[in-house]
Amino acid sequence: MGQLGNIPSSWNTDSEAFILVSEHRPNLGPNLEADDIPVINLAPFFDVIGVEAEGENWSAIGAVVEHSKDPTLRSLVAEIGNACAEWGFFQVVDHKISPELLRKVMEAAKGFFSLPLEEKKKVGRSFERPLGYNDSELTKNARDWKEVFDWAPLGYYEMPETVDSDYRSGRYSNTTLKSYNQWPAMPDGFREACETYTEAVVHLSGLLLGLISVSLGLPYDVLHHYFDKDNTIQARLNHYPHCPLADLVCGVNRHVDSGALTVLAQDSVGGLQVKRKDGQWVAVKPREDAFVVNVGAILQVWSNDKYRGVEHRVSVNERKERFSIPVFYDPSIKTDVFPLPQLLDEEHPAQYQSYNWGFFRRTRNNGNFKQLGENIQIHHYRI
Ligand SMILES: O=C(O)CCC(=O)C(=O)O
Ligand SMILES: [Fe+2]
Repeated sequence: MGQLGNIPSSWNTDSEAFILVSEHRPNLGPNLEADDIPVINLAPFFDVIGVEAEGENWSAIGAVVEHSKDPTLRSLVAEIGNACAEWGFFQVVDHKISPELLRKVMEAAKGFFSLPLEEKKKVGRSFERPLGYNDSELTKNARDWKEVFDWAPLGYYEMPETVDSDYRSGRYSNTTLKSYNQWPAMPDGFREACETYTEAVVHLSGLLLGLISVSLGLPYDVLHHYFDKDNTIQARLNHYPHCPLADLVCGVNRHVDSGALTVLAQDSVGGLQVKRKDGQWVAVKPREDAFVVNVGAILQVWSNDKYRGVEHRVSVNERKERFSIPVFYDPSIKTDVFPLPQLLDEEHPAQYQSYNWGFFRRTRNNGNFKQLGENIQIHHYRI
């Protein structure tokens, strides 16, 4: 592979590591279908809740939503429920997040990733410091054609200090480790752009979580207590450089997000693909005015399989680089994750045993499952 602009210089020597076996390659040409992922307009929701939307009084917002008879709000809730059950993915428009915030954080991402590798590595991620820059992430044991910058809106990411190596024991230490954000000195305004952006998207995620709860027939604010303090929300800048091997590699190999919800912004290049219920891969049409929302594994468990964490992946482009910014809306490490009892009855018995989210995250990070050839997954807890 020759030297190409804006590709991390370390990649030139190990291009083999990125190449996927043929069945997992993303550019399936005619087999890739056009997008029909639901696009949901949030205007009826904001119209009904008015100024409450700006605050985080989830129970006050809930009271308005649950009592509203507005038919457009009711159909919006039904659309969200259908999208979570049928697709595990949807896009939202009219979300009230200013395009200016997105423009600034996209600029910050471009500025940061175009710095020399040595500069980016000054805020490099490591096992001990899991937030910062990384250019060698693996998904399902294959190298992703991407570089990332991770931060936690809370300022740090917390995990149990130790976990038992046998996942069946579920044992973990009461003591925790906190890893703090690492901010680069360049480009100017980088930290502020990132922090202002995540403040807005984390708020939107909270609003969406409530709508999803209502779509399950539950109170609006039934899940927020898992996120309000000590959450593990994490944000990421993804840079997918243009790629001379675009047909052979993935920007991110197929995976299901392990947390509760993901809310993602992307530029206009496109590349995100979602596995439809019938097994067909479908390309998500990029919309700069929309956020892509997807159900993670935790929401699948909470909903007792009513909603599905769906596999997705990212293809890369021969000529164009791409940027995306997911916010992984994930709960406190203290959260024990189990099917919500309100959704269970004789016909709908629990499909999962309870597991602790801190234990799960730490086990995933430790790579304890490598000997089994896979990461820890919710199916290990299936009853
Ligand atoms: O870049 C994208 O569109 C998706 C990224 C993704 O799936 C992830 O980071 O988990
Ligand atoms: Fe993902």
